[in-house]
Amino acid sequence: MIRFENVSKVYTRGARPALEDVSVDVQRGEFVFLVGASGSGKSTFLSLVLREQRPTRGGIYVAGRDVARLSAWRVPKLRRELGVVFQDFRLLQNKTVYENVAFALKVIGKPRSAVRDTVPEILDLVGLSGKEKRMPTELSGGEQQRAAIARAIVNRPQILLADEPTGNLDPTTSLGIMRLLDRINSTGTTVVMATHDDEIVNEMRRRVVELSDGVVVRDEASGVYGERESILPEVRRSSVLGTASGVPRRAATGRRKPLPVRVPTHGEA
Ligand SMILES: Nc1ncnc2c1ncn2[C@@H]1O[C@H](COP(=O)(O)OP(=O)(O)OP(=O)(O)O)[C@@H](O)[C@H]1O
Repeated sequence: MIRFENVSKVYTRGARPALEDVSVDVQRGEFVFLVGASGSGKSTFLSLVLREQRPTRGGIYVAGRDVARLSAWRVPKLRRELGVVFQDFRLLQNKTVYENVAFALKVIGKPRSAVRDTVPEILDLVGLSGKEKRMPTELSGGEQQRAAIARAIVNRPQILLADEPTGNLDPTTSLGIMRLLDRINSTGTTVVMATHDDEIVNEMRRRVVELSDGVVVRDEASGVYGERESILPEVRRSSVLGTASGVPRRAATGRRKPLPVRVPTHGEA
């Protein structure tokens, strides 16, 4: 679904490459965490998928398209296959929740009847039924992210890219957002999520691709955030998805307050 073949990206000639000889193959339906220190190249990776940037070297294939060579007029079509969510939500502040989501359909020319049918369905899916008329400022951070996710998926993209989607949210709210992304993934959408959230990565146990100074230093099928396998042996993916292993989050390191084992329903975040 997304293939990088020996991709390098140099923004400024003479500077260290933001990505160097990166080869990654993401299959349809996978959920992949992109981790690494600040400046390691995660956002660059996502912006290359979106064709906001072109690679300096190498091949990039997204949803069957050769993105590095794609002509400019074909880029909008590529982007219809991609939903994107960001740390800072990026909702249109002068539009209601409903209008924010509807806008994504209107700009691609969907008929009014399709908008009327689809928007309530998607708002229900993300747990925002009843909040259609709220303005973004009248929503909690978690609700704003749910609205942003609704907008990103209303078009039924094949791929959802998420750049630090829980970066502005507290741990409990983040968990609700991760349950939602997991549900979207389980319907077949490929998800690639750049994150610094070690708790979430450790508990989800999905594929982890780690970048360091633009180089892939780790690619594990069911990985953790860092090399801490030995101190988190008991944490299993089930705990984040609500089947409750009974293990408090972060029990081993105690850096953040443990989360309640009960996972909030989608309306609570
Ligand atoms: N538009 C740009 N022009 C020049 N250099 C850039 C540009 N965007 C990113 N870089 C550089 O490329 C490198 C990788 O940055 P990138 O934003 O991809 O990292 P990141 O892992 O997403 O970081 P963060 O976690 O802080 O968001 C950094 O050294 C950064 O300074």
